[in-house]
Amino acid sequence: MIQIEHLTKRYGGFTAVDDISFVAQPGRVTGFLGPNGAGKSTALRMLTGLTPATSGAATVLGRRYSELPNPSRHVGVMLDAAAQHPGRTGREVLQLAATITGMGRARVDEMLDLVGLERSEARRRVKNYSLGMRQRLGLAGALMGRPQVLVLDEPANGLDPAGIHWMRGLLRDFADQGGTVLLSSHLLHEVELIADDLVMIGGGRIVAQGGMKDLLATRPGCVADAEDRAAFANALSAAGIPVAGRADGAADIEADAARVGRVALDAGVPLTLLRPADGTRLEDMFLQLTADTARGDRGVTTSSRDAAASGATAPDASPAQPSSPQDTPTREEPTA
Ligand SMILES: Nc1ncnc2c1ncn2[C@@H]1O[C@H](COP(=O)(O)OP(=O)(O)OP(=O)(O)O)[C@@H](O)[C@H]1O
Repeated sequence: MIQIEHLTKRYGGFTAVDDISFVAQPGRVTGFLGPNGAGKSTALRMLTGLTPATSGAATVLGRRYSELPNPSRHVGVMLDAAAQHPGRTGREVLQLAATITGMGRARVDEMLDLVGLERSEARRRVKNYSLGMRQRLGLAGALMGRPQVLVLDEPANGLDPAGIHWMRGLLRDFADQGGTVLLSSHLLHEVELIADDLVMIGGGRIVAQGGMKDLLATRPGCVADAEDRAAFANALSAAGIPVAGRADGAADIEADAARVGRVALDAGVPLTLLRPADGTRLEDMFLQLTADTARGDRGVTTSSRDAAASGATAPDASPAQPSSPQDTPTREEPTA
């Protein structure tokens, strides 16, 4: 299990990660989503002890990462596949990982087979690897110590469609065997297919979190259409019912179907369509929830309230925790 509690990272006056709390449960894949610069990598780096937190705590299996004895036996980490030593061969990278984790040499070949790297490819230097090959090598290294927890930053980056499919199966199996997976990704479709739980951040703050099924459950409201769209729009507007247009010309309406039907009837506008609202697609939710989390506007959004209404938990609008003495702004750190 991974537990993040009020985790915050400030760089000088800039807050990269702002009081986030969530749990990644064993037996489940937790997707960690957010637009560029949202703070995902920073949060994962704090979790794995690479960046000190300004305040808050992150624990893996009940302990801070730095307190775990031989952490790679417990937590497989892949944060930046491109950061592997370019001059080493793939096999050397894995042999080193095997030594660090105390695994036998046979485990290297086992891992090469698991991630689909050929023996001949393992003899090449990493600088000559494609991005997808580096991802596979990184995953092999992360899995080397038979960890119970995987922390992966953009693991599907650079993988071809077959590779993405393969990785999905691998992570699903890992979770089904009781492992905890926390992965960040921009590939929303992939996350939609693989994640059981979601944590979405924007501007350093959590904008939605919860079970994938709950988050994508049918939203309240309905979809309706009329032959006389202008008359229908006027009737809804007169009733104070908010409406959004859809690509197919119908209306997304924030009111239940019975009310909308009555408004149309009273206005004498025959409807050609009236049905409950669609389930939200992850991409739609992502765009809605993160569009209005630009820095400087980090309160609860209408969209996050909608998501909350559909089962997601949105954060409260409380301001960030005040600084404590140890929260002295940190200068930029060199990247690992
Ligand atoms: N060492 C640092 N010093 C100053 N600012 C930093 C540092 N590291 C990260 N940041 C800033 O913190 C914010 C969050 O960055 P982070 O890399 O965590 O985002 P991300 O969600 O992982 O983005 P991406 O999806 O693009 O990888 C960014 O604005 C980034 O510029």
